Amino acid sequence: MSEETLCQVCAKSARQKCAGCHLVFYCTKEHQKSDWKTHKKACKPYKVCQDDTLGRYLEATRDIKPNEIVLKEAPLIWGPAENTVPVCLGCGNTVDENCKPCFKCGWPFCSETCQKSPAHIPECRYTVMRGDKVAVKNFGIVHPIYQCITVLRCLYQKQFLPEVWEKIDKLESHCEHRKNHPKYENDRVTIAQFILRFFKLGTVFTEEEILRIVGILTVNGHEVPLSEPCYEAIYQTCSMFEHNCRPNCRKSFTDDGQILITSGQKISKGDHLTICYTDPLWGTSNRRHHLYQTKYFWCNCSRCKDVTEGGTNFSTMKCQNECNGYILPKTFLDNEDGDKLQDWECNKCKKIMNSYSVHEILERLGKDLSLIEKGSSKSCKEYISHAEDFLHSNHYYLTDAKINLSQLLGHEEKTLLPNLSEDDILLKAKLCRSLTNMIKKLVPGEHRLTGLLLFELHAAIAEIGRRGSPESLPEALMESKNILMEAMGLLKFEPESLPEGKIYKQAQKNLIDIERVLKTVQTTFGDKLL
Ligand SMILES: C[S@@+](CC[C@H](N)C(=O)[O-])C[C@H]1O[C@@H](n2cnc3c(N)ncnc32)[C@H](O)[C@@H]1O
Repeated sequence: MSEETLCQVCAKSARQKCAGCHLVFYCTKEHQKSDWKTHKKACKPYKVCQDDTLGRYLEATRDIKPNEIVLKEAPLIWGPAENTVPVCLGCGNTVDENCKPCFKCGWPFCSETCQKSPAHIPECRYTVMRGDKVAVKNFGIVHPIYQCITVLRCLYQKQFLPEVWEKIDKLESHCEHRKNHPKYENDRVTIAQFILRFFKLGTVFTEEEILRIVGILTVNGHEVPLSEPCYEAIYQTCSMFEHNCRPNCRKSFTDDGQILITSGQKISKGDHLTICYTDPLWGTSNRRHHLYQTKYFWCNCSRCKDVTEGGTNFSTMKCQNECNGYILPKTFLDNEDGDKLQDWECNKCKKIMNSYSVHEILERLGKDLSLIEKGSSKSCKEYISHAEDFLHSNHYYLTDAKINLSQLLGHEEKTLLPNLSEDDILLKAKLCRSLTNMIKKLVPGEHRLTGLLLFELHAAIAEIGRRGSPESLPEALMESKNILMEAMGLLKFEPESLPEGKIYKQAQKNLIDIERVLKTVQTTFGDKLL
């Protein structure tokens, strides 16, 4: 009999599997109940595995349904991002001239409550020990002194809190790889040497120890959008998730700073659990280079291997030979600058466009995109109409501009939803629908953007319904309600402090309104209209 089939409590033969992890067994319900207090901490639907390419990764130990909470975890360490304007070291938000410096060490805070934050103890203690207070004077611009804070917080664990340090120490740092990177030398001077000199810690830590921590933060750090600007944090188990450009899990954060990983689709027992380390709405070449620069590996996931990205043509351009064909390279997987040297071939006329010409067009369109007048639907429309001459309609640049336009229509000053022209309300609905369908195909687990697009779509559909004949209203309202409920399902884990969480709250109110109107319509017209 295998070990798995012995009762966790009494080691007798057992058939009852724990439904949470599928890893432990019990002989009776009573034994399962009595063990729950102990087993609860270890009961997870995954286990840590290892291989030569990925290092450690997570594998599902049972089938996981879509939208299940897979992991919720508090940070091991958090602190300001590497390049940041002066921020409050208690909450991460920007501080200015009106800040309240800590009376012990001088670091600026937004409030006295934040000054008392336990997170501040490390830099406070090291600053007091150096014998001189800090005086931050330049606000609103990137301040190099903040580069040291999160590293210093890790060093403090190493010196004083070995049980936390042990967990940090086990994380990947890619030190050997980073040594060949120009940033390593820069980090040595601006972070390691600075910490050793400024805090007079030369007899306590070495440059190598500090640079290893910089590596751990780079490889495992998450940008947490709960403050303005975002802060950075590392989470122990979450660091084991592997990357995929079409991940099966998604991450969000709770209002109190925990990371929350939920399943974005059905996951089968034995599947690897993956999240996306980069922006899934970037083109393949940009995603791969970003991952290589920041996480030190070349992604070879199924999305990166397929130039059409699941048939979405997210990186495809139009042939300029007026044949209505599309051009793509044979692969995006050539590393270093290889993908910049690839020829692109038309699927219709077979004409070749060299990579130099392709990248010239892309660079120009990328620059034009960055110059779109913020908040102007007119400027978005002009960009889209121009870029459509060169790019597939799903191309990432066009997708970016269309997302922008879909959100702007109905939200511009003087042109709120009820005042939108007939053409614009139909355009908004069309954009939201096509973008949602494309993103579901490209990154099925994506939830935040899809949720926002569906929220906008429900509003557009209800408005179109209101403008139509009374007979068509109930059908439009029903469709709007179903779309709203889908949006709510996607946004339900978003924290209230973020825009997505606020939209979720708004969606709850809108659902009540739609149901009330539907009831009225039902009473007026009778059931036959529904
Ligand atoms: C946050 S860590 C993940 C845990 C890590 N594997 C470990 O053993 O500590 C990120 C590192 O894992 C590896 N990794 C993650 N996803 C990968 C992927 N799709 N392909 C290759 N390596 C990957 C890379 O070395 C990357 O720098």
